[in-house]
Amino acid sequence: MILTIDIGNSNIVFGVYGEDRLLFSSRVKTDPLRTETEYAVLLSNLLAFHDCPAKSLEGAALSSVVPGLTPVLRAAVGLLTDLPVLAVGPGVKTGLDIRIDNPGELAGDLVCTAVGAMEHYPLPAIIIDLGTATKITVVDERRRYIGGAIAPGVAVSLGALTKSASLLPAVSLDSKIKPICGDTAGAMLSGSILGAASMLDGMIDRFCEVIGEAKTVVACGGLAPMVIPHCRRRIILDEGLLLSGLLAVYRKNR
Ligand SMILES: Nc1ncnc2c1ncn2[C@@H]1O[C@H](COP(=O)(O)OP(=O)(O)O)[C@@H](O)[C@H]1O
Ligand SMILES: CC(C)(COP(=O)(O)O)[C@@H](O)C(=O)NCCC(=O)O
Ligand SMILES: [K+]
Repeated sequence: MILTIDIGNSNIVFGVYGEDRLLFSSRVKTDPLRTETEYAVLLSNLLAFHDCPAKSLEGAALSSVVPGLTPVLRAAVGLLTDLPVLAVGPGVKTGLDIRIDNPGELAGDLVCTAVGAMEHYPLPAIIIDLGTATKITVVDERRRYIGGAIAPGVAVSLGALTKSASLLPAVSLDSKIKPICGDTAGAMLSGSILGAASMLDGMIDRFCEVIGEAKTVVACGGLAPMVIPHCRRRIILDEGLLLSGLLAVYRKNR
């Protein structure tokens, strides 16, 4: 079994694969102040909860966009097993031809979702990751990662709106949404969720004007199930995309 860890700005996702099958995945809040011991206890509990003893793990890989937590999670895994942990970064084989101004700047999450799309879907692919930030990226038909767009995430922008406007309440994201709303909270949800869905439809059109018709448009990230169903474009929802890409990177470097 292979342990995969995706350290995002809001959440850390732990996943365990047996062969190609994701046996389980669990999302926990990212807390930069937690120690390696705390993360080790948390991980150990998750493994026990899913009947997966640490000694049955044969490998581990992580992707991180929070550099301060990378050594902490690596050390946490080290407290449970003596397996080395592969961290996605410069020097790691991905199979992607990274064609951007400064390839070293490309974060692990963007590498992993691109590899996941390249391994599992026809190219060219447009990849959407709705997390803390909304990322829209492209892998072309020659397996080249050619860049993309980064926008404020849906929850981040809703939070910023609440903070910046005295009369606007905090609203929680939920799925009952219509475009024209007579109440403030509903109107904010319409603007945030239908606004994000429309933005994605529009960005996909613009991306396709550059790359030609995409053979795949695939979405992942904690907020994808809330937004993607409202898009008019056909978009595949693949919540395991990042971890499946991370697993593929792990295998290429074994
Ligand atoms: N049910 C929910 N209600 C509100 N916000 C949510 C919900 N689920 C996830 N989020 C938000 O989704 C974002 C996290 O998505 P995720 O893909 O886990 O992010 P990251 O990979 O950046 O850590 C955060 O902005 C978080 O507040
Ligand atoms: C854009 C991001 C902040 C997104 O983070 P996330 O939403 O996954 O928490 C992250 O991928 C990042 O810090 N990227 C570095 C810049 C880049 O890759 O171009
Ligand atoms: K992520």
